[in-house]
Amino acid sequence: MKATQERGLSQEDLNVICQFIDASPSEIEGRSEFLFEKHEKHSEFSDKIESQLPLDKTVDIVLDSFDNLFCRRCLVFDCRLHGCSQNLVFPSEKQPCGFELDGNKSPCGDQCYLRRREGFQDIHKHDYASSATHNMESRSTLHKVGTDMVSESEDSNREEEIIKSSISVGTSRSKISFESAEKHTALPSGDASETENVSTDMLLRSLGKRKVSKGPRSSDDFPYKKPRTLASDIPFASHILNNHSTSEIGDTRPDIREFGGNQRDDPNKKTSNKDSCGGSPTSTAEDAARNTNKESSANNLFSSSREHPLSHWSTLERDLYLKGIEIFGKNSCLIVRNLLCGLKTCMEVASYMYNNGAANMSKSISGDFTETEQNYMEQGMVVRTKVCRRRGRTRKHKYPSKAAGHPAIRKKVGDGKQCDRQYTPCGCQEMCNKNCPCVENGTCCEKYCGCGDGSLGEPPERGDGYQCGNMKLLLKQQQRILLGKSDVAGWGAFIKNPVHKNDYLGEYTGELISHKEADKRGKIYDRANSSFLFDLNDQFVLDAYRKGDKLKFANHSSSPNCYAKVMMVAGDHRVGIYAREHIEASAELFYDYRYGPDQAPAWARRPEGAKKDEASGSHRRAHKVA
Ligand SMILES: C[S@@+](CC[C@H](N)C(=O)[O-])C[C@H]1O[C@@H](n2cnc3c(N)ncnc32)[C@H](O)[C@@H]1O
Repeated sequence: MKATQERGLSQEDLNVICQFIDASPSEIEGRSEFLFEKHEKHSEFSDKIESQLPLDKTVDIVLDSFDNLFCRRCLVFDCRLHGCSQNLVFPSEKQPCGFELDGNKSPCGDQCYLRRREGFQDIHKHDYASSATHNMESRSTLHKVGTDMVSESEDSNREEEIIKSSISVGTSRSKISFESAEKHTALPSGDASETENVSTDMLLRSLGKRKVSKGPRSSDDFPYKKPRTLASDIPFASHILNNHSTSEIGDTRPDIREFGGNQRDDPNKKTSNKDSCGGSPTSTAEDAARNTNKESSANNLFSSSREHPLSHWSTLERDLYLKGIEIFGKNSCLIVRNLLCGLKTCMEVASYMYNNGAANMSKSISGDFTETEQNYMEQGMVVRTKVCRRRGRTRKHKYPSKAAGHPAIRKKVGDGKQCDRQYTPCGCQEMCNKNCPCVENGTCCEKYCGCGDGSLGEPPERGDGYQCGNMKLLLKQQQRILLGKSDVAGWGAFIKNPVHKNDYLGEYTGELISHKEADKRGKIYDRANSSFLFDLNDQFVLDAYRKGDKLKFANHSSSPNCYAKVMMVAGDHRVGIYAREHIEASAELFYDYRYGPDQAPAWARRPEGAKKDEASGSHRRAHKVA
């Protein structure tokens, strides 16, 4: 049995199709076979990929970091030019609310949805022109129309010139606009159907390549005999048999049903079109009308594509599609190029997006999804959150002080829970001693501690070797730090002069970012195996990747010669690096990054059985190489 028959396409069906398509039954049969075969290959391919994926990983997990690694400037992954310095976008921010038809884009290929839109634009312009003629007296309207038309005629925005240019340019497009405008004026304003017929005829004539039958243009009738061109992107038999008023298969140009047809469906549409161009009192109202117009046009654009049901998309394809939406927004060209290449065409994705995905998504991210898709999204979100938590290592510093601050940003940690952790000077009336709550809490005691006189002057030595680290941090009394090749990993930080135990060496500075942001950046840094994230507290993380001092190059050691301490300094939380012991000049500086147990990379893991605070000073000290 032939494949066509296996799929329920009988000889009778072929004969019926022949009546509408300029092809013989055998040609249609041949083409059907080809399409069925191709479709099967697609399914096999997707199934194959699906079975290759590790069972415990969803596409979402696999692709999780891809959105961060995708360069939005060069539109490639792992861009060497911009690397990590990308603006990171969160999924919720990535999804624009409306279906956007980007006017400046050029089609990504033969099967790009924009090919379909090219025709759509003609109609769109034509609509405006028509309305313009109706409302010749409305200057504001014509100005608006002019804007649209001038974009094509490159003329001024004066209405007379606009109209003239649309006549004199003489391209099929501008001609159509003008001719149809004339027809519109001649017609009684309420005769929408007649107007549509005229407009549609004009359009079809302007396209010039389509045979148009002279039959009635009711949606129940086949309006024309179609050319023989068939394409593969629309389910074949069902499409033809179920949608009698459909356009030719695979023809990317608009057809009557797409544009005119819907207008018939919605008798108010013309009025609203007219309104949008008819001198609404405020630009906001005009914009709104235009947007509505745009949306409904987009609706029209893909209304004939409801023939892409969910079942034609494999789970993998759907996963990839959803991931694509997350990464690229509603850009079918990019989604196909990067994620669905060879699986779906741009047109299919655009159609699916509008009919099944994006239209729903624009109403509500989760609210109006089909149950399956909503489940998927919810599941995806949970998975994503988990992944974020797992990845993006940051150093854990379990210091008592629990807020963050950064001198460059000077962000006060005054919001939320952290409020009560803000600096409140101790109640010491004279000199503070070791029992001062400031010393105990690691908060700044610049006011009364024995280190200073309250005027932020030089903190005097107390004679017992104790120095107020807070004060030094505040006064930026840091040691000379040198940058050199580390004996351990890449670059390292080295001390120029010898220092004593507990000496303040300098500050770890960087961008103050949220944990959410740090999770995203962390994924990228982990890939490069180089992270400058410093986990300050529950709220903030310091990222020294782009901004920071030389101390950011200090490497990790589980038996270090330094330690890091978060201090509250005049209401800001800052990280000081202190000597853990006496350090000789030119020694490389190390401190314990204090990764969480499940977060530590291999090089930061303690050997099993090693004590937590192993012999300080027993580690190999790398010295600066001249
Ligand atoms: C803050 S940077 C330190 C500077 C780094 N060496 C460089 O050249 O940029 C931290 C990164 O250095 C590397 N690193 C730090 N300590 C290390 C160690 N003990 N062993 C191996 N790599 C280390 C890791 O790649 C880590 O992500």
